[in-house]
Order: sequence, then C-alpha cells, then structure tokens
Amino acid sequence: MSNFSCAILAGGQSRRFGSDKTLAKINGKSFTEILAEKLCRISDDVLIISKDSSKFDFNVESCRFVDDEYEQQCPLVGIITGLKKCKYDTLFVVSADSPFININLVKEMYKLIKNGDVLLPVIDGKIYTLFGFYKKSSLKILEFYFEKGVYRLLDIYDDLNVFYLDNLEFILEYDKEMLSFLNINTREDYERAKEIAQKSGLEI
Ligand SMILES: Nc1nc2c(ncn2[C@@H]2O[C@H](COP(=O)(O)OP(=O)(O)OP(=O)(O)O)[C@@H](O)[C@H]2O)c(=O)[nH]1
Repeated sequence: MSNFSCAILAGGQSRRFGSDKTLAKINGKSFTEILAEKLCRISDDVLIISKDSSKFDFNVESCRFVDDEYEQQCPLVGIITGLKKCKYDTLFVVSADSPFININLVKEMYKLIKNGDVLLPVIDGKIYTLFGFYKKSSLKILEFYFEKGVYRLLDIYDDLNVFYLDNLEFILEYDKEMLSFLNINTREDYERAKEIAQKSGLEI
C-alpha cells in the first residue's frame, strides 16, 4: 500500500450530462464505485467526497464517504474537504467522471513528488487539475483563495509550489491510450466510454 490518501470528487452539478454523472454506470457499476475499487488497491485511505453521501448505494473496503465542508459547488471545495479529512500528508485527487484511470500511472506519479505542494500532469499544454497530487501544505493557500471567492484552481497555482509533469513519454509508458485523462461530461462521452469498455475488454 502506498502512503497517500485518495479523494474522488463526486459533488458536481452534471449540467452537461443532464443527471448526476457520478451515479452513471458502466457494466453495472457507477463511475464512482469503479474508481473506489481501483484506488483501494493502492491506498488504504480513499475518500469519496460529495454534497450528499446518501446518494451512494455501495461499499468498498477502506473507502469512506465524506460530505463537503462548504456548500459552494466547485472542485476546490472537494479538494479542501479532502485535505482536511485525509489520513496521509499527500492526497491524490481525481474527478468521479474518469473511470478509466490507470493506477500504475498514479503510483509512478507519486514517486515524483519531492518538496512541492502539488503535482499535476500537463498534456498538449493543458493542465489536468483533477488528476494529481495535493499535499497538506497547499491547504492554507487553497482556503485563502476560497475565502476570497476565487474558486478556479488555475487562478491559484501561481501561489503554490507546483510540479508540472510535462513528460508525455512518462505518461505513455504507463497509460498508452491515455484513458486516465478521459472525462465523461456529456451523454456522447458516456456512449463513447461504454464502447471503449466493451471493445477493449478493459478491466475498468
Ligand atoms: N466534492 C465535490 N466535487 C465537485 C464539486 N464540484 C464539482 N465536483 C467534481 O469535480 C469534477 C469536475 O466537475 P465538472 O465536470 O467540471 O463539473 P460538474 O458540475 O460535475 O459538471 P458540469 O455541470 O457539466 O460542469 C466532477 O467529478 C465533479 O463531481 C463540489 O462542490 N464538491
């Protein structure tokens, strides 16, 4: 087991999806449950963070359901809640709409964290804010911005020591198809995800 906690952010509004996407299923399991099962293989402290944990109807060993500390709707709230409640100093953060994450990539990324506050992958210039590691050392700054009403993560990183993992080869070594970065935002994304799961026979 690794020495980091994991937070599955499952508290969004799913406006583009049209219904709560964190409960949408592939092969009979919700995205959230698929992620919980994967992450509990690499961490003994997995938090499923949402606005109302009673919406979930599954249980996975070493996973805890946690309610957001604040009512505002944004991933920043989920991250702050996770950092306050997690057992380890380092928290892997992932959005609940990414059921295809590769846990070997997550483990290898963790090894790259040295003294920084945050580690985030960058692909084709895009920063993946919800597939990365956040240390407890980032909490004060995150809360400071939240209290000022700045909720957009990209507006906060300048004040944190962020390690940007801008190394495509490294990522491809563990996740050839880069499915870790596939977010399911719309119904079209959902249909595509079901096809991917079926075609590749992927263990998702
Ligand atoms: N815990 C928690 N997670 C959140 C919150 N807001 C968004 N998330 C999660 O953050 C991830 C990214 O959210 P988005 O896809 O940008 O937003 P969304 O509200 O889910 O979807 P849209 O309404 O279509 O933008 C998703 O996994 C959400 O469930 C929040 O307030 N609390």
